[in-house]
Amino acid sequence: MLYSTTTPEDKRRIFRERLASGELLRFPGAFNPLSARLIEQKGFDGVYISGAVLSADLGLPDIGLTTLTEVAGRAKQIARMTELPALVDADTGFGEPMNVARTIQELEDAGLAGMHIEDQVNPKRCGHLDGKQVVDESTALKRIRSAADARRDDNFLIMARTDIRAVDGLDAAVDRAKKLVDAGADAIFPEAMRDLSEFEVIRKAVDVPILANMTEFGKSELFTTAQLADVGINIVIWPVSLLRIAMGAAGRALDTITEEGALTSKLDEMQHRADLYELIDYEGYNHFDTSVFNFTVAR
Ligand SMILES: C[C@](O)(C(=O)O)[C@H](CC(=O)O)C(=O)O
Ligand SMILES: [Mg+2]
Repeated sequence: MLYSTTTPEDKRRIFRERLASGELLRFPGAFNPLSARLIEQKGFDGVYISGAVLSADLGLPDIGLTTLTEVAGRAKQIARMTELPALVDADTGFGEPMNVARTIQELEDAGLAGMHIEDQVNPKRCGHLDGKQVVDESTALKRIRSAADARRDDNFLIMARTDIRAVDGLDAAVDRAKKLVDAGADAIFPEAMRDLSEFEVIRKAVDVPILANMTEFGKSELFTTAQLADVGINIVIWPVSLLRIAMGAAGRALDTITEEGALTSKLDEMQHRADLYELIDYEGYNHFDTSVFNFTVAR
């Protein structure tokens, strides 16, 4: 009922403990607060909040148009709906190192368990597109240093994403990952790795947790959780997948209305009213007023 009862501090602490165990944590991307609840109900370890989803949701391309206020606001709405830790995509940090510092404090206040900042230039683009550019080493490290300095809860996870693999190659990615860790990154997100062996190279290079991005229609092959666990990955995200599935289904449903004049043939594919009410704990609101949930929903 209402919002999560686990405090942000507890979510961060539990997230850190689970990361320290070395197991692979599965973080599907929530495209709204309700889908975060579904991710929790289905037994996942955490919720990812994608910049690509956040901008697509507003009808915008993922090129750094969203503001810190928009990202922190939406991330808060999602994070508070689940007991799970939520990891948010902070793109390039929303400005200079001092802006990055403010970004961290806003995201802490929004109840996130952690975030990642990348080393792309502005305007940025999806890490799986051609033609990316990255900032120089000194700028990349400054972003991470100011992020680490700004946090007030040591358990708030500062993850550094590097996009340099696609620009300067794997050796450059190894070098940058090591330096980002030295600058204070708690975890590394090596973007657009081409195969498992590339993940293994990064795994060997750094001691901190590593994230694998299993976004579809990109540069990386889609590996299974077993394959990723085998090479020592600690967090896997499917950042845009649930939005892609939902939008695909929505498009097909609209065609069905046009073709069949009704959605009767789609009922089996829909989340049932009863399941929705269970997910939002409608019945729980009887705690306040016993007449709130005094009906039954036939399945
Ligand atoms: C992970 C990512 O940063 C995101 O915003 O979700 C994107 C995902 C995508 O566009 O497919 C990325 O740059 O990989
Ligand atoms: Mg992104």
